[in-house]
Amino acid sequence: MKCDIFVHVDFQNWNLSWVGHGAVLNIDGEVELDSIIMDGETLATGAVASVRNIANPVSLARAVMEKTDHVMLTDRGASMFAERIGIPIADDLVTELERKDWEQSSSFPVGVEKFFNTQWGHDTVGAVALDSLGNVACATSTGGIRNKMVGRVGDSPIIGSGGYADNRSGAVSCTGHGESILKVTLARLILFHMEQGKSATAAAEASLQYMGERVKGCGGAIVVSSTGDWAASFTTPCMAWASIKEDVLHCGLNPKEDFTERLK
Ligand SMILES: NC(=O)C[C@H](N)C(=O)O
Repeated sequence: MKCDIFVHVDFQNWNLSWVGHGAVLNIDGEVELDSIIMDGETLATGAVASVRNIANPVSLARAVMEKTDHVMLTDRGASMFAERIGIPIADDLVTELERKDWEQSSSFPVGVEKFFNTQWGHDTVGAVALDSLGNVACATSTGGIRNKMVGRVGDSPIIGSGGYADNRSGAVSCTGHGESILKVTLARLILFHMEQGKSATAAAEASLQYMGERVKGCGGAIVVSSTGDWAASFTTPCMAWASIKEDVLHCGLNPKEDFTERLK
């Protein structure tokens, strides 16, 4: 199957930091992960929020989509479900590196400042895809923002905020300040603009600008339309992203960067 895939990864130390192992810690020094996956053909969706002991929360989100009658499971219920279907329970997702960063960080607002107004943001991985039949899908996974309150759920697992996919328009995965993204339902807002005729880039830029003006939030999004138009846009200082379309790889980190390589 021919497939276009776009990925954003808004962290920088690829081998040091990840969404499960090495995710940012909450105020009590624990990992709590949020994740969503959505199928644009049927609007089937699975999400998990505040899960503590699952190394790959997006696999659990997918199981929620495929094996339950629900859209989202949280915390203890999500862990019980994981155990029941044989998804491995991880003992400890806290890394030494993240523990040190957490010890030196003082509060959630400082975390927000450091994540989204400097080059040190990390912790969210997202993907959107389009196949040759015009089916789109999205997935987003995150540890959130350092020093978040216990039980805080960000945008990532919330349908229409951290991600959305609909074959009638396209798929979006978002990153950035979760509380801002939630207030403007960023993923759905971007698709709304596309439904009104905007290109993927124009829709993402207009929506991110609106989020900046309306709630002073920074973020980024990767977008693919069901016709193959795509975008990677951000108002944070940087966002690592990559796309593959017709055997051409594009990637970038800083604003206006677009490195291109033919793969075959
Ligand atoms: N790095 C991120 O994208 C954080 C995520 N959006 C959250 O607020 O939970």
